[in-house]
Amino acid sequence: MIELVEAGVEGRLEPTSLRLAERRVAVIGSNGSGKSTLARLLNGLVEPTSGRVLVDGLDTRRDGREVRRRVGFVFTDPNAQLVMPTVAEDVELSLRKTHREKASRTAAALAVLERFGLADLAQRSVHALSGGQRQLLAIATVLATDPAVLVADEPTTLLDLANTRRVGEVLLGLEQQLVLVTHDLELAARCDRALVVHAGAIAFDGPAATAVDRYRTLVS
Ligand SMILES: Nc1ncnc2c1ncn2[C@@H]1O[C@H](COP(=O)(O)OP(=O)(O)OP(=O)(O)O)[C@@H](O)[C@H]1O
Repeated sequence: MIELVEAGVEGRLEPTSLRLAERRVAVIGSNGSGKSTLARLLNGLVEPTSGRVLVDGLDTRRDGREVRRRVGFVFTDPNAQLVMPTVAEDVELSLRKTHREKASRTAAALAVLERFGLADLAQRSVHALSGGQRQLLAIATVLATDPAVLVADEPTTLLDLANTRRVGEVLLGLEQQLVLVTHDLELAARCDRALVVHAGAIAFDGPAATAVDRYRTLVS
């Protein structure tokens, strides 16, 4: 359970209180409205300048390491988190703490890649992947650490239509809780709840379809 208690970031997000318990929560809103700031508060990438953010009761400011173990973060640009020469090595890097032995790490990495339809690409250079494959790999490397929550900040923004759909299906089908920042209103509408962020504050919080309508009204 993620809870914001009057949590704000000066100049970027007004003090905000909410509890996120639904499996799939969308965050929508205009450029510069504060969506990324909100997303980054959830795993301590950004610390609140007022109030608190709690993950299962852990304070993101005080217990950052434990919070990041529970809340994985996927960036818009997968290149921000893929650092190893090959696909398999990138997943193995995520598994280094949970699988100390090389053989078990390699087997676990392959299992992760199979789950995402990337097993055939295990020995490829990350640079030889398509944008969609690279984003799926970035998601796979984060999920390999088995976080309870996945926060994804515009994960389909750089993708074409087919890959947007593919990555969207993977994300919406996750068993983990998902907090999805997106400009893709179709994807947002399929979530269980959506927050509309506007000028550094939550302008609407409720059913996703209603949120999408409100956002359209706000910008028209
Ligand atoms: N590191 C930072 N330091 C200071 N101000 C920042 C920083 N990052 C963002 N901001 C400002 O905070 C406000 C909210 O930015 P944020 O990135 O959260 O918006 P966003 O809704 O995610 O936008 P976009 O859709 O363009 O990604 C903006 O005015 C932005 O300029």
